Amino acid sequence: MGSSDAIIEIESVSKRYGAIDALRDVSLQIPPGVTGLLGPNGSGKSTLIKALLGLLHVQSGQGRVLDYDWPRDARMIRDHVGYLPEDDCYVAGMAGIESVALMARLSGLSGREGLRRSHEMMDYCGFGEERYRDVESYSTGMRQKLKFSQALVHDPSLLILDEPTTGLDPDQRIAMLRRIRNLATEHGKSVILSTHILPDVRSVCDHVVILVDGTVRVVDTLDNLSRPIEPTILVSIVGDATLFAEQLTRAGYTVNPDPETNGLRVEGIQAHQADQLWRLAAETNTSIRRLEPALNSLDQIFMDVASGKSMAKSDITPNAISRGAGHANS
Ligand SMILES: Nc1ncnc2c1ncn2[C@@H]1O[C@H](COP(=O)(O)OP(=O)(O)OP(=O)(O)O)[C@@H](O)[C@H]1O
Repeated sequence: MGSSDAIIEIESVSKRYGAIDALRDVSLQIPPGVTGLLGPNGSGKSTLIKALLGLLHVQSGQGRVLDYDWPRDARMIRDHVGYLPEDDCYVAGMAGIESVALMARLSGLSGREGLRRSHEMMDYCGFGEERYRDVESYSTGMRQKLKFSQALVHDPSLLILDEPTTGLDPDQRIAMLRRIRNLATEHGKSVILSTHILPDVRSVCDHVVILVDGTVRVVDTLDNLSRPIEPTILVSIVGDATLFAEQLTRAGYTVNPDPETNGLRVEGIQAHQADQLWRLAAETNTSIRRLEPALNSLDQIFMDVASGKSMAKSDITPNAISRGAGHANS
């Protein structure tokens, strides 16, 4: 296996449940930072996470997680990874603070240090006096924050979060995403975020991995994935969009409506050529309200990949960060 600064580097991982191939010869490198792990239901995300943590046995595969041999050193890996599972995991009858402190003890911290860290993490997650309440009385949002505190309590360098924003109200969701980003930028943590909520990926992730049917279909930076094939500018206007679009087409540009913003996507134009747009707008008595480089929609990328449509050439660049990038490794 080649040397790199990847936090996870695995090769030829296969996992079968009876007749079901949940992971098919997966090879993957994940760099430091925040990585979104995406895929349709049943694509193998949870299986991959559990395999990386040594929580299930794989039929084949080897590699490294952080500085540890995988799967041989699974116990050491678990000591250095914080895991937020999708399902609730608490012992009934315990208060929130006790649940976090228990996780600290299980991770090897002393009672005193574990309790100190537990309070610190619950403070970080916005818990007040409710930390002393029985976890069974917690709302979904509080349970997510509890799991987050538990995942963080032993100060792991890598966090694996399985659907951490599910069930959160909009304010709580924003707060959770801020915490995730903050852990990466201010505390040097790496994060793997498994989610179906694509705007969450857009707002916090540096990299994206897309699994489909147990194979890795995409590994790339969000920036690369978001960059359109042709330089494209998104224009929001005040006035008659039809007239303006016709003028742009006559001038040789490809113009498409942008459903997300109700603006126009003008293809084949670089940002520094935008003065042409102002001129054409003036000719059609249209006012430009906003101009910005257009990005590929993550929803579209995801749908294309999930439906087996091959990605456009420039969607996967030569800088793709994994040898698995851009092709199914089935
Ligand atoms: N314990 C199990 N026994 C048998 N089959 C399983 C088991 N766990 C998962 N599978 C199957 O393995 C495949 C991958 O499942 P997995 O839960 O890893 O997908 P996922 O991408 O996490 O799905 P979701 O987004 O719905 O959580 C699916 O076909 C699933 O039905």
